[in-house]
Amino acid sequence: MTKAVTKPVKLTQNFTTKSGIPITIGTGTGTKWQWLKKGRPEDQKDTLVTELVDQLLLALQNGYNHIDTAEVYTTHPEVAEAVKKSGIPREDLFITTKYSPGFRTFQALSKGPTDFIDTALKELQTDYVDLFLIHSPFFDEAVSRGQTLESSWAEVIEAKKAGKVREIGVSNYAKPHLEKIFKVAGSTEFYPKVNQIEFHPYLQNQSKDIVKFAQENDILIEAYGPLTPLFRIKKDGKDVEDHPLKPLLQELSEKYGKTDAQILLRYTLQKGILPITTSTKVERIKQSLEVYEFEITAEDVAKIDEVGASYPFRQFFDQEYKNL
Ligand SMILES: NC(=O)C1=CN([C@@H]2O[C@H](COP(=O)(O)OP(=O)(O)OC[C@H]3O[C@@H](n4cnc5c(N)ncnc54)[C@H](OP(=O)(O)O)[C@@H]3O)[C@@H](O)[C@H]2O)C=CC1
Ligand SMILES: O=C1Nc2ccccc2C1=O
Repeated sequence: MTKAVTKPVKLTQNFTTKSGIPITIGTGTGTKWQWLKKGRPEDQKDTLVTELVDQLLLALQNGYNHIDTAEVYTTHPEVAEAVKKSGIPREDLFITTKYSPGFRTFQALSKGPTDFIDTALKELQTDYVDLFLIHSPFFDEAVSRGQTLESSWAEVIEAKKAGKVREIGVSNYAKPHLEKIFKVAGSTEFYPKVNQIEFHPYLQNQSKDIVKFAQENDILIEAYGPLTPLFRIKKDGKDVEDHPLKPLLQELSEKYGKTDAQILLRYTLQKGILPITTSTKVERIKQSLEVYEFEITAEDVAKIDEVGASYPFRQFFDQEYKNL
């Protein structure tokens, strides 16, 4: 028998909706949705992607209260529609969006966080977001429209002071990036409260020592791609079927009577990290919230750590992280 756990693990309890409800793991609107939206014909660009609205509604109706979106996903209208359709009061939900400083050859869409947040609030049909992130630290003269790591953080702080955002944070930041923005912040009041990064057993630190450093500085790590070991492992462009976590996940699934996805999400939570995940399937959505109802032993968490560390795999930002 596994022990019942009635409360979310520590760190994540510090984050609540405006009305004071602890936030659940997040449901994402990026990855496949951003490509799907961008790939649509010109004459459909202004119509809602109903599959995404439906997926978000399913998540909200089944207990998620935390939605992750971003400027580059172009999914704000779908989020607004799902929130409206759900009938859930805005203050009982936690909505994150992210400003993009551009990426590789992709130009920043807005002039900066100040410009972006006003557009985001209109598109999301709300007067505040719960969490405002900078999507990546990879500012570049060619694409960032004059913004830098420092100038953008100063603007994020202004958005918080203006009451447009409740919490502020970053995504894909390594320790040197965080140290730079601590200087801009001056006091811990304006330090980032969240760093959203790729995290799963095969990538336990997106950049050197980032999880420990963030947690020591009271920064919540959010994990995107937490289910990567289940379906994304490739080598030389080909799917790898027999990577080392497979038998361990099967063993733990049997031991705890949970799916391998639930084991991975619970493992993430027990590392003090909040997963951002997504599924179109109602069963998986329900199962993903059951991760608050069981606990993995410390020995099994250590086993996942050890086996995961034997097979490094990075899905996102591979070029950027070569030297970080
Ligand atoms: N800040 C950043 O730079 C980034 C942020 N993100 C954010 O994180 C969110 C989540 O990222 P993502 O990588 O999609 O997260 P996950 O690792 O949770 O992967 C989600 C995928 O897993 C599949 N899945 C769900 N349950 C299972 C299961 N039991 N077995 C097998 N497959 C399963 C889903 O497919 P199905 O629908 O069929 O269930 C879905 O396509 C994004 O939407 C985005 O909001 C993502 C990447 C980068
Ligand atoms: O959701 C996302 N999918 C991505 C793929 C590449 C870089 C960033 C992202 C996201 O934020």
